[in-house]
Amino acid sequence: MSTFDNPPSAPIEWLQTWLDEATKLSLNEPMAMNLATADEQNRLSSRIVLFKGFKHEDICFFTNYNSRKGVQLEKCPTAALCFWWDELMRQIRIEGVCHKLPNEDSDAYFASRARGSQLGAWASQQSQAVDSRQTLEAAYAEQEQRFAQADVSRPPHWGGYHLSISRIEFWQGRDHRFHDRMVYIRQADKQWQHQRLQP
Ligand SMILES: Cc1cc2nc3c(=O)[nH]c(=O)nc-3n(C[C@H](O)[C@H](O)[C@H](O)COP(=O)(O)O)c2cc1C
Ligand code: PXP
Repeated sequence: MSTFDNPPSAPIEWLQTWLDEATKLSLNEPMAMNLATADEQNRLSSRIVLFKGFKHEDICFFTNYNSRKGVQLEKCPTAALCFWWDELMRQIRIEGVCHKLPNEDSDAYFASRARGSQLGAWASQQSQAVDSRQTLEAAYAEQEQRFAQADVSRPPHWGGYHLSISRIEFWQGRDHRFHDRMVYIRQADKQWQHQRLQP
């Protein structure tokens, strides 16, 4: 029997199962998810970020807090995420509110990154204009020199967010565009209510 015929009362285990199944496929970036944010005039923008695990039941990702998305999240913390796995014909849509992770969590994740990516986080003023690739390379070389004898510390403007899920939809592609959909909505008392949706 499909999970859609016997849905769990809460969605997190189901989400974890689909993430695990996507990871097993040896895709290039199985944890890539689209992140949509809005500015103060409700203009939307979206881009791909990587899912980096859960904080309790919240979804974590990491970025530059001064980036375009970071500036938007500061003013408007509601955001939407979307995973799509072609090979599984599966989509997961998530809506919720983002908060910055505690510094200790960002420190721990930053310390686990490749050294080159750590240096890049210092060298890049993400989302700002730059006149040439050479300018970027020079900024990177400067950071290489600066940290030549040391571990690379986390830039204060680089860290994580956790998105607290208010709505999540599981979508399984089926023949004739007659897909399976199940949405979970968090109620005021924190309990989940789920409903099957028409394709
Ligand atoms: C597969 C993939 C994964 C990415 N993961 C991240 C990520 O985890 N964090 C991040 O800041 N940017 C990531 N990026 C780059 C973003 O898509 C984006 O270019 C960058 O964050 C700047 O977005 P912004 O100007 O809207 O803030 C990724 C891009 C791709 C294609
Ligand atoms: C600019 C940027 N930041 C962060 C990431 C997340 O990757 P990681 O933390 O695994 O290096 C990516 C992945 O493409 C990225 O492009």
